[in-house]
Amino acid sequence: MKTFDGLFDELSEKARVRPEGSGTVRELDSGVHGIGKKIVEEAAEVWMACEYETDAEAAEEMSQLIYHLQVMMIAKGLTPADVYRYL
Ligand SMILES: N=c1c2ncn([C@@H]3O[C@H](COP(=O)(O)OP(=O)(O)OP(=O)(O)O)[C@@H](O)[C@H]3O)c2ncn1[C@@H]1O[C@H](COP(=O)(O)O)[C@@H](O)[C@H]1O
Repeated sequence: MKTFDGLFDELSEKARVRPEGSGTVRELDSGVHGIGKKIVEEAAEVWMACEYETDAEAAEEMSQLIYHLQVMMIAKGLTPADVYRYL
C-alpha cells in the first residue's frame, strides 16, 4: 500500500525524469494556478462525497486531494518535512 511519503518520492521522481504521458508532469506544467484549481475542485469533491456518497468514495476523493496537494508541494519546492513541522 502506498504511503504519503512513498507517493511524494514517486511524484518527485516523475518531476525529475519527466516521463512521456505522466499526468503529474502535465499538471506541474499547468503551474501553481492550474494545480490550485485542481485542489479546489478536489476539495469540493471530498466534501460532496462525505455528504452524499459512500465511505469508500469519500476515501477515494481524499486520496485524490492528497495527490494534488503533493503536486503543489513539488511545484513550490516544499518537502513533507516542511508540512509536518506544522502538524
Ligand atoms: N494518485 C494519483 C492521482 N490521484 C488523482 N490523480 C489525477 O487527478 C484526477 C482526478 O480525477 P477526477 O475523476 O476528479 O477528475 P477527472 O475530471 O475525471 O479528470 P481530469 O479531467 O480533471 O484530469 C485524475 O484523473 C488523475 O489525473 C492522480 N494521478 C496520479 N496519481 C498517482 O501518481 C503517480 C504518478 O502518476 P503519473 O504522473 O500519471 O504517472 C501514480 O502512482 C498514480 O497512481
